[in-house]
Amino acid sequence: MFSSEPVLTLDNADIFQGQKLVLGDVSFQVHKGEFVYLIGRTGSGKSSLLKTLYADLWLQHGKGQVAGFTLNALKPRDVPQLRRKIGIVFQDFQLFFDRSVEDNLKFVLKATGWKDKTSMNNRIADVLMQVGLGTAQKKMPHQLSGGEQQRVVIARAMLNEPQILIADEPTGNLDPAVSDQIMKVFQAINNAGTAILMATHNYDLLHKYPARVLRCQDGQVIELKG
Ligand SMILES: Nc1ncnc2c1ncn2[C@@H]1O[C@H](COP(=O)(O)OP(=O)(O)OP(=O)(O)O)[C@@H](O)[C@H]1O
Repeated sequence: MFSSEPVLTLDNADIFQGQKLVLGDVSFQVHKGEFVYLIGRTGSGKSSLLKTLYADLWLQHGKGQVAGFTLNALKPRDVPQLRRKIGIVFQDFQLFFDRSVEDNLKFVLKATGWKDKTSMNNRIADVLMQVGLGTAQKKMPHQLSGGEQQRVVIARAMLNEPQILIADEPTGNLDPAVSDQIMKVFQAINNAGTAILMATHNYDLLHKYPARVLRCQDGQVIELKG
């Protein structure tokens, strides 16, 4: 089980897109090592909520804490540090297609302050192993399947050992067998202690890999009782 330490707390938070209130009075916590699904219809506010957590949208009303950062008091200069403490995985892979897997990962390490070559190589080997791609280091993204590319994206999100992984429709473009592989990778990461908050439309996954569920509905976030 997970410890009682929250890695994410929202307290009466209002989530806006521009002037539009998307979700009002949102309060919930995610604890260290927890796995939480975020569900809801198209346009219900899942992506807006996740964007607020990694400061792509500012939290203007209410309080929020993520990985030790206070969202409601965040300065633009804090954003890169915040994003180092959370791993972010999107539906679109966003890998550099003109660079090898290794160079894609090295780019992020260098951008986040890593300098020592051996440490970087070791960390890259570790995260690729973690997602079951131990031999893909020198490959170019186009030589990998969609599922493998998504696993590289997950490996990239794990580089700086985030306390929480935030995933927005990570299996959205993938067929069921490949989605299963991705879920197994998430489960392994989660079992090793990283909290995961995952927005999905894929209700099959909820049945197959049961966990806590939050639903965006009618401008609110509701806890579904299991
Ligand atoms: N960049 C934007 N500017 C203005 N409004 C936006 C923007 N992005 C989303 N919205 C609006 O905010 C609301 C919530 O959208 P959001 O993308 O968060 O929903 P979602 O639940 O993630 O949907 P989906 O499942 O389709 O990804 C919608 O009404 C949408 O039209």
